[in-house]
Amino acid sequence: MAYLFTRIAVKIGSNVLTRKDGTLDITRMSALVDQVADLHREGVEVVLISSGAVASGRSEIKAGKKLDSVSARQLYSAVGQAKLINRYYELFREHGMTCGQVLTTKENFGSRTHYLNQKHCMEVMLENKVIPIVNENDTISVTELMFTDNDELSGLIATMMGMDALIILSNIDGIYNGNPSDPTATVIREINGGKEDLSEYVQASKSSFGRGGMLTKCSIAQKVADEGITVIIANGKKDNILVDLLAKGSQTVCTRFIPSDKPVSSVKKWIAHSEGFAKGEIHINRGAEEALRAPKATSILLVGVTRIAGDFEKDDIVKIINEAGVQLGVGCAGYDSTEARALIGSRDKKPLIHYDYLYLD
Ligand SMILES: Nc1ncnc2c1ncn2[C@@H]1O[C@H](COP(=O)(O)OP(=O)(O)O)[C@@H](O)[C@H]1O
Ligand SMILES: N[C@@H](CCC(=O)OP(=O)(O)O)C(=O)O
Repeated sequence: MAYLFTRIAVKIGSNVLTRKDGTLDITRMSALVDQVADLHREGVEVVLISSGAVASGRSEIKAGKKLDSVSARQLYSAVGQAKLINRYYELFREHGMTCGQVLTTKENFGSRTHYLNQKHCMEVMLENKVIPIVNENDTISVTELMFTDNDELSGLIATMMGMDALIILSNIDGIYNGNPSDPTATVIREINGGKEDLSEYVQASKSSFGRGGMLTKCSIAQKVADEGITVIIANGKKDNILVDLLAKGSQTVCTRFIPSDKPVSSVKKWIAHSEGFAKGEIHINRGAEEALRAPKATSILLVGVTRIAGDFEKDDIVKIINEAGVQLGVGCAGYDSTEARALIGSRDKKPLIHYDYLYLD
């Protein structure tokens, strides 16, 4: 069968994999594995980003005393992830296929070397017909350094792996143009990249086991679509949803973010998702801001820099801040912080941030 995409990232939310009482919904998991297996047999490369560790651990053990939120996350994810991956392994084995576990943390995307190392790990799995199943390593992640949720992680993986599409499966058909419980609200079928303001539709509420909610899904989806990747939000509880999305396209109910056709380099894609790893700040004056906002691609020169905050190494990610204290974007530093400070105001030096290593919000 001809499918619309040949390389996809599929993010499965906790709610898709759990029943109302919090137990793992094996029937649903099995149905999703069947679909991934069908696609895989037809030559579609799939990376799964699966939530559900905390939810499935919670239903497995009863803690002796009341746990604080960090202890609960660590305990439940340690048990739940083992249970989850074990189940996936058995389900794929029934199809004669092998899956492998990739547990990651935000820090593993922080430097270009770590980023490329992770990409290599998933490439080698795909080349060997192994289906990567990725989750955040909640057991050892430091709270302040965690991903907002697995939607953010799936966006990073989709861009890192150069996917044709990112499919975010949740417990709802897509983004509604109002409160989803309102009978007059309908699913928005198409969204044009990052240009539309969706905040008026999306409620802050989230489903019972989810972490980030629809708002994170929207902002991630817009960013990833702007990088040239189709993003689809669809209902993972619906039978045959994955195969339908790839085979029938727009006939299947979902929200589809239309990808930008402007090419974006792989370095820029990495930088675009790197704000959370920034090690310092580059403060620039008005003239430098005007140059950055001009249509022509412009580097940040030391002559337009007024202050350097924080300690960073060459090639670390830094935030770019204007005179009003507003963040304009992020970039990869061409000097370490000590050298950059010493050279503030200099002319005729290489740029502090070259435009190839610059991402403006
Ligand atoms: N406009 C909207 N359209 C669709 N869902 C919405 C909207 N506003 C808020 N939501 C909520 O977002 C939830 C999905 O996000 P989330 O709880 O993070 O799911 P997941 O666990 O799949 O990541 C839905 O169940 C719904 O309650
Ligand atoms: N790593 C966590 C994922 C938490 C999360 O992001 O959940 P969701 O919003 O349902 O995708 C887990 O496996 O429980």
